[in-house]
Amino acid sequence: MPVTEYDDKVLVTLPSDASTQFTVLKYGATVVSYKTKGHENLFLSQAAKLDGSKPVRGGIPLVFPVFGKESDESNPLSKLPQHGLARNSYWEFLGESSSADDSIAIQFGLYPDIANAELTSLWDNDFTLVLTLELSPNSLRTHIEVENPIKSSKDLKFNWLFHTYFQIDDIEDTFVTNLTGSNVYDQLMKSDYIDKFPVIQFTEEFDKIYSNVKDDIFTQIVDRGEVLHTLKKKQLPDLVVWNPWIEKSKGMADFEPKSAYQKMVCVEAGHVKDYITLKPGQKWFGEQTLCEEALTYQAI
Ligand SMILES: O=P(O)(O)OC[C@H]1O[C@H](O)[C@H](O)[C@@H](O)[C@@H]1O
Repeated sequence: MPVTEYDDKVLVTLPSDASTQFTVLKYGATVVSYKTKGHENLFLSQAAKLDGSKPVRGGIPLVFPVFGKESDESNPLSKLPQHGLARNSYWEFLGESSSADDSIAIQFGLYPDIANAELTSLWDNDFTLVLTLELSPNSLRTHIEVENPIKSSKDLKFNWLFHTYFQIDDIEDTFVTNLTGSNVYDQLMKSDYIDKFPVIQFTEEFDKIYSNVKDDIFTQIVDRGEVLHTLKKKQLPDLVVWNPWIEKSKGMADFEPKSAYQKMVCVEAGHVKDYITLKPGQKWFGEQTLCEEALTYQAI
C-alpha cells in the first residue's frame, strides 16, 4: 500500500521498494523520516515532540511566513513567534496527487481557517499553501506553492524555508560544499562577508545564512570524501547552515541526546534575506530535492 493514512501521520512507500519511504506528521506537515533503501536520511531528536505540543526538533519543519523573529514592531510579522506558524499548525491531508511508474506524491494544504488560531489571530493575512511531497527511488522532492487569494484585501509578504535536519556520522568529519563565494551573514557574530573557504567545516556553534545561491548550484554534505546528502533547489536563493554545538544543545529541552549535535547538521533552503510579496491572485513556488549525486565541486 504506497499511501497509508493514520490519525496523526501519513506513511508513503515506493511502489517498487517499501524500504524507500517517508513519514509525515499532519502537525506542521513535518516529514519526520525519509529512508532510502532502509537508510534514514534525516535527524530526529529522541526528545522531539510528535504529539503537536510544539514544533518537531528534527525532520523537515516548514518555516512560514517568517524566518527567525521579525524585530521591526511596525511589521505585523513581528507578532509571530520564531519561524512563524506553518510548523505548529495542523495541515489538511489532500491525498495522493500523482504517481508514475516508480514515484508517488501526496499533498497537504494550509489556510487561515485551519491554521493555528492563536497565531492567525496575531497575523491577520489570507494565504493558501499547498505542499507536494514526491518520493522517487533516490530522491524526496518537496514543493511548496503559496497563493495570495484573489479575494484577499492586501499584499502577502512572507519568507519560506525548509528547515531540514540531516543525519550525519560525525560533525567533525563533515563538510558542506559549493557555497564558496556566497554572501554570508553570520547570525552569531552579526556580521556580513563573502565566504572565501572552499568548504564549510564545523568546530563550534555554527549559524550562517548564505544568500543569493543560484539554483544551478547544488549543496552537498560530505563525510571524509563520501557524499551523504545532495540538496537541489528552485526559487530558493538562500541556504541557512546551522549546528547548535554543545552549549546550545544543552539549552534545548527537546534536543536529546545532548551529544547528538555530532550526528546532525541543518542545511535549510529558503527565501529569507528579504520578503516575497504577492498581490491578491498571485502565486509563488519554491522547491527542494534531497537526492544522491556523485561528489561534484561547483565554483560559485
Ligand atoms: O529552535 P528553533 O526555533 O527551531 O530554531 C532552530 C534554529 O533555526 C535556524 O537554523 C536558525 O538559523 C537558528 O538561529 C535557530 O536556532
